[in-house]
Amino acid sequence: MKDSTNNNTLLTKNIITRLAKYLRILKSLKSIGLIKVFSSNLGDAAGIAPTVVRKDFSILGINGNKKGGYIIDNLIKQIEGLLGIEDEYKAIIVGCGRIGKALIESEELKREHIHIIAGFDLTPSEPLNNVPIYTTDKMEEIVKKENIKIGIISVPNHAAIKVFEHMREAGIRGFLNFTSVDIKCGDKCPVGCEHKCVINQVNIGLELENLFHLVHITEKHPDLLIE
Ligand SMILES: NC(=O)c1ccc[n+]([C@@H]2O[C@H](COP(=O)([O-])OP(=O)(O)OC[C@H]3O[C@@H](n4cnc5c(N)ncnc54)[C@H](O)[C@@H]3O)[C@@H](O)[C@H]2O)c1
Repeated sequence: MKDSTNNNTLLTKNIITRLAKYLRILKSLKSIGLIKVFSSNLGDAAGIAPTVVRKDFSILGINGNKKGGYIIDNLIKQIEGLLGIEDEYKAIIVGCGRIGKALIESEELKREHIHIIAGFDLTPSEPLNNVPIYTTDKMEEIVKKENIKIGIISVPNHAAIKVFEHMREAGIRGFLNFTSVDIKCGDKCPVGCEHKCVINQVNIGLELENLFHLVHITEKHPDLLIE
């Protein structure tokens, strides 16, 4: 991805994730009345070294002043300009079983302004938390009508690829995949794909496994760990 700011630096997924993290922190600092922030404050709150924070901001063309820090409003404006922040993020969920239902019922998502517009499953059911649950044949219609680009896949593994393809045809471009199927964009995707889909995988098992390994290494080989 080409940086749309003031130089030719390439943005990585990690930088984009960090910028979203900074944005949340900046908004909460602003809400308590702060006007300026230092890279060390932001770094502490985000669990990131201040040098990394400064480097990320220099990518945006924002050069802070070591003594004066950064103006919070300016940072918010620049980051929002780059990330394309909206008032409300609309998404659909395909597969309204245990995971799908839990997400539809999540108050946390609502607080994050993530609005699940509809759920889809093999059979229709009563609305959940005022979110309608349709059969999948209604997907194109709803996705187009509501101009939805983001979709969550929470179907059994065997249905993952077909569901992904159906969602892509309907117009979904960003996927949060809960199945353990490693979904790629297939033949239509040379690097991303002609549609430029982004697929993020959620794997709680892998996260837990990593945690076990990290705890083991922290206890048994702490000398091998670097910050
Ligand atoms: N990512 C993780 O860490 C994690 C953790 C647990 C489960 N999972 C995976 O998440 C997925 C969902 O888990 P769950 O416990 O909610 O399953 P579930 O069986 O409770 O629900 C799956 C739902 O998908 C629906 N479905 C099946 N085929 C469909 C299709 N073709 N189109 C639309 N809907 C369809 C079913 O009717 C059901 O309502 C599974 O693949 C599971 O392996 C992931």
